[in-house]
Amino acid sequence: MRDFLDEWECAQLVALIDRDRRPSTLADDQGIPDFRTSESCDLDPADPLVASVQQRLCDLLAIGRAHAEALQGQRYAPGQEFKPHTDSFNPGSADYFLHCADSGQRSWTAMIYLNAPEAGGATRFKLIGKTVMPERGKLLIWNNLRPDGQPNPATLHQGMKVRQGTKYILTQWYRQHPLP
Ligand SMILES: O=C(O)CCC(=O)C(=O)O
Ligand SMILES: [Fe+2]
Repeated sequence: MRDFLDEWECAQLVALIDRDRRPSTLADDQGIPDFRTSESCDLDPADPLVASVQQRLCDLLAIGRAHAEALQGQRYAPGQEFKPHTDSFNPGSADYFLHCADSGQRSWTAMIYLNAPEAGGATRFKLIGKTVMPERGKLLIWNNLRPDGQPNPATLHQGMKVRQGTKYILTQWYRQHPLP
């Protein structure tokens, strides 16, 4: 969906990310080096713009606010990337129960591009042959789960290396059940 956020909103959110960014972490580390080399931050849910974006996404997806994790900002400099992964937690991983015991799996992902880098930085779903180009304000949503609640391996995706310029995105992950 194009123009989910306007130019002013994108600029404000980029400034918030630049203020708070730190090296990105992984919720479900599989031990692959340089897996997510970007910087990120959790945005303050008390910030009026952050709260408004989260509410508009919940309204669009018809998902309750309690299912939404913190809205995350992410910044990629040239050469930075997020290697192929699924946003759902791997049922075989060491931390699976830690992450999923209370609120279940990650269900939907809503991702918003806050700008378009000069080169690179597309989001690629390699198993279904789809590549999405960053465009300022564009929203991309997908369901990480099959109808039976199991992870859908076809959602495997990556944030490809930025080649020139800087890429800024927001990521909103939802859970099957309300968060505490
Ligand atoms: O940067 C991208 O295009 C993808 C980001 C991503 O996969 C995520 O935040 O889960
Ligand atoms: Fe992802």
